[in-house]
Amino acid sequence: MALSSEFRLSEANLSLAACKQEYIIKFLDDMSAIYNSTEALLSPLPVDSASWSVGLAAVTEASSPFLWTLVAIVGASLVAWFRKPWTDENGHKIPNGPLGLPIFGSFYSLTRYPELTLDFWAKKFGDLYSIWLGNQLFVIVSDPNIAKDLMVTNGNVFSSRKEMFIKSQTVFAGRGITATPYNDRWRKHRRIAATWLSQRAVDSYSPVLDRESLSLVKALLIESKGGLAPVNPQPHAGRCSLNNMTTITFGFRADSIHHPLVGRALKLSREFMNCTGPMSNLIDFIPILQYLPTPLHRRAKKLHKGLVDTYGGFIKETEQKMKEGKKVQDCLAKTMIELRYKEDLDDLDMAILASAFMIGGVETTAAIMQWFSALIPAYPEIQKKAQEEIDRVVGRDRLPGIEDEKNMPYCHAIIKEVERVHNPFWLGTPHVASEDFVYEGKFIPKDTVVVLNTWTMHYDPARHSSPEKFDPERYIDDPLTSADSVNVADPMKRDHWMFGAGRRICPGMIVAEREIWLTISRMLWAFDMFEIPGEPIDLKEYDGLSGRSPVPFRIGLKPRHENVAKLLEGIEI
Ligand code: HEM
Repeated sequence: MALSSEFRLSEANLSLAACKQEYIIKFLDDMSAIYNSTEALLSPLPVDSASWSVGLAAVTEASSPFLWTLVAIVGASLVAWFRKPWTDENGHKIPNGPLGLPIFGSFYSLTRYPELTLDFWAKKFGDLYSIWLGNQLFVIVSDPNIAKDLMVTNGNVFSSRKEMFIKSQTVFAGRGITATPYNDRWRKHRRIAATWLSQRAVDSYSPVLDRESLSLVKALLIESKGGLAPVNPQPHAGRCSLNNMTTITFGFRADSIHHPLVGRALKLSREFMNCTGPMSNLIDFIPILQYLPTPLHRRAKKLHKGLVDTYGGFIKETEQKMKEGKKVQDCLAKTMIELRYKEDLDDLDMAILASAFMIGGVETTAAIMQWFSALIPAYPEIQKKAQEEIDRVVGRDRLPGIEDEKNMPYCHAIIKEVERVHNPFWLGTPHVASEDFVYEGKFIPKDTVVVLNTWTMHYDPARHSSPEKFDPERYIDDPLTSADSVNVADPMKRDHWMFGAGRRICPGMIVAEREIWLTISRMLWAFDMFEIPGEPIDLKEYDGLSGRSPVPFRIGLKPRHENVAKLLEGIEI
């Protein structure tokens, strides 16, 4: 039997608190390991030569690469410890915040569930506070008004990105719209991306989104065998998002979840999510580590190669076809090849821009479909209400379409509520201050990384009453799409902050929202979704470091009426 919504979420919070406690204990363990190994190194060595060499060997043997790394870090970071100025020439101080450890700063408090730690500190230090990770100062923004003041009103200052060693310098090799600083290269890539992500562009390829959502529902219908066979919706959601993006980017699609491209592309996206969290890599903040042959650096180089070989390879194939005069479907790759000389794009530019589409546009929308599928079986009353709306507005003789959304406020609200409760990127993609700035008496030095703390904003009781409750009703009077909601004058009235803010806001919002609407409204039209007895769904744990999706789960999907199979009859998977 399904649990009540309040119970499930408060239970989730309790467990999150327990997890947090576990991580605090782990943090203390890690710290004592560091102190113990340091103690071993500093303890006096024996004086006579025999015992000296024995002692040295013992220390060397006892010293893991980690210990030597630590020594290197300590030396080099003494310099870094004299971090940036804490006060400007007028005496304005950087925002208050946890001091953290020497060298590491607050890194060890943010290794897992960083959003919960940031929320904890927001309650302690306020809506604008600072933390250090290595030699990098971060300012954490936990209030919609401050987010708007900094990222929108002062977008000329707060629209750059830090060139992270792993993500920007290694995986994207200095290219890539998501990671480049606020410069002409970024402007060029954003302009090219917009030709495929603008409202007009999305209208032009909506038949692709329509077809992929039908294909998703059909695949679920077949696999669920009338509700008798449990289904893991994750690969299906992944393939749907992937096919939308491969069609837009390269002009082709995969016809099954077993197609080799599905596994390869989803693996690349997952590896990207696991390698490039905005606060998860110490190597990004302790420069000396960047000279060492660390496993993470090797992984990042391999990932770069995987992206260039896979997506750069597709671009080369497209270019070859164009040279041979063969017909090539309109897509981002074709646009880039046509603009190559005018926009001065080299092979790496094209491969990495295409990779940004495949990474930014696949795990994200798929994560929302997955969180929806994981959540909704626990709320039969919410499903029932949505299905009443569907039957009233759409009926059973056709599936919901794009034009129906404005007449279906409850289904529209369900999606916004899933996005509020399960933002796949709680820390978004941080911005960087490109010059010194003073905000309400607080000093934000040039090169400070600015993070939107969307967890605190999404769970703020001043904005969302009983925020821990999954309750679509809170959005029932909000007819705006998220892409429109970013423009509301009062930031407290914006629906949520899942797509970021300011000049770097997600340019894929329109396609993402349309894709999510088509898949979720059609799943609600087609199926009663239910939990499998004895297989509770874990909503607390998640996969990924920078992007979050639920850990694997299975649900039951029972067709609601005969027309489901009938209307999907001619649809190819
Ligand atoms: C649910 C779906 C999605 C979510 C939650 C999401 C979230 C985000 C966020 C938080 C950012 C950073 C915004 C900021 O800096 O303030 C971003 C940037 C970006 N997103 Fe999305 N995104 C989604 C879908 C898409 C799709 C479908 C595409 C299509 C290609 C896309 C392409 C991009 C690109 C290219 C950027 C970099 C923008 C820049 O730095 O100028 N995203 N996204």
